[in-house]
Amino acid sequence: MKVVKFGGSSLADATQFEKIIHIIQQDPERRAIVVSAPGTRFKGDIKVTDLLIQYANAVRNHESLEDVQTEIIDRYRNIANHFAVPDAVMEHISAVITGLASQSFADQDHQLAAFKAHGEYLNAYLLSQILTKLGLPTKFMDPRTVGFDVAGPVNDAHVTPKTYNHLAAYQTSTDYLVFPGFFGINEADGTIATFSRGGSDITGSIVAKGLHAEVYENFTDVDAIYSVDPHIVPNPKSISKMTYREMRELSYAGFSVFHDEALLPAIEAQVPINVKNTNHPDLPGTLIVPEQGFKPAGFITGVASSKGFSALYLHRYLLNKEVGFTLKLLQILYKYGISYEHMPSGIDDLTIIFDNRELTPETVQAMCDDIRTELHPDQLEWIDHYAIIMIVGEGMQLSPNTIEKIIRPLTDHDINIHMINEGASKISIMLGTDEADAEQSVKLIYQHFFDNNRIFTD
Ligand SMILES: Nc1ncnc2c1ncn2[C@@H]1O[C@H](COP(=O)(O)OP(=O)(O)O)[C@@H](O)[C@H]1O
Ligand SMILES: N[C@@H](CC(=O)OP(=O)(O)O)C(=O)O
Repeated sequence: MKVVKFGGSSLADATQFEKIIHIIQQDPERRAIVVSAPGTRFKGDIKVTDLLIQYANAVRNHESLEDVQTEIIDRYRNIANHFAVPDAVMEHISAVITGLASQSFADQDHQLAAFKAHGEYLNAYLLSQILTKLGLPTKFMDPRTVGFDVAGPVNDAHVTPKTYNHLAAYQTSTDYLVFPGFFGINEADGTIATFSRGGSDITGSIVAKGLHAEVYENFTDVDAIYSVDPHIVPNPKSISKMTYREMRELSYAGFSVFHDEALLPAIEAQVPINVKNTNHPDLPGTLIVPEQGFKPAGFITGVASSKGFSALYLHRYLLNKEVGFTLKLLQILYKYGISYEHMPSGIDDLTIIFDNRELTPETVQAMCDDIRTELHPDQLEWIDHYAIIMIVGEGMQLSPNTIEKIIRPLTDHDINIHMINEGASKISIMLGTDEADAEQSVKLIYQHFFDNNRIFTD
């Protein structure tokens, strides 16, 4: 069995639905289908998930709801009309969307999760009705009935082991199984939760593991995963094959084409992932595979950048000799409920990199005050607008002078590098730069390694 996941861009309107139905029918192994909510149809269009967030806010603020409800319902209606599904289908979708406004929720987070999750829920329902109308035996895999159990924060949930047992029951099903992506049921109280944004990729991977799929095909709107984000460098080189851990590092650092948390279930079950284009399904796309036996095609596979970080730089002589320094530091972070992303250290220096979403101005101030009074650093510097540049490649393990090759294009252009983190991972090097230099750094590294086919540059 193959699991196929279609992203929002592949389900944006009836024309895209036609394409994905053709893709499903092209290969009898494509039995498990995971769908996102309808995505953008053109530049400036709004994803249904974002409309649902607007809708949730409007309900909370006691604003007028009619326009946003109509806009959401019409996205489904346009698709439903094209396939002439029975009227009852659209009546159900309209009732569910309007009914959300009168439901009560434990708090704002639960309300948001429930509203968002319905984008995927109703799209999966609609697709299963369309496939049924086309004469294909189809099951709508309602997460409540399936037991798609999750735990953790309701807008950033994680799957629980039970879900895999529940999914295993469908392994031999001969029906088309249509799952809503993104959507989970809180194991503790049965309320609705979602994965983090872009999380239908995670659902696809969980379903692939649970059903022991031979491959997880992830259909999107690009021909392949490229060596660099195409928004930064136009027409970049495609990656035909890469390893799970290369993808994990690159998606963490900005390759939004595949969610970084979606790697784990596929890795656990060793299911290969094939990222393909819904608009060109016959192209091979990118295959993401285990490390064993993998032969790198070059020195680096990709370069990514991610903004939205801050860094705390601490200097104190003999820091490396002081027992408990890092422990005390982490206790201060713990006190304010702050997690950190990275913590490279030297003999007298330490940098902690934070995701800005973890911080408020008040917690930063309080945390820095505590560090000053409890740890007495010689120097404490807070750096805003920090970016991470990640250079990734299995081939880097085989090559000497790795750092020098990567740094040279940046130093040649006077780019200020705040931090270099090499060695924690064998296959990646992380640089810290100002946000303002991030894209230029990515372009320079890409040009150095990929332009003129200097993939094994020296
Ligand atoms: N390295 C990369 N290779 C390919 N696409 C990338 C890369 N980095 C970012 N992207 C972006 O990811 C997009 C696909 O992801 P997404 O918008 O989430 O699609 P979907 O709607 O299928 O879920 C592409 O259109 C592209 O703009
Ligand atoms: N619709 C959700 C989940 C998702 O994965 O969407 P997409 O496949 O369009 O990235 C979101 O926008 O976050």
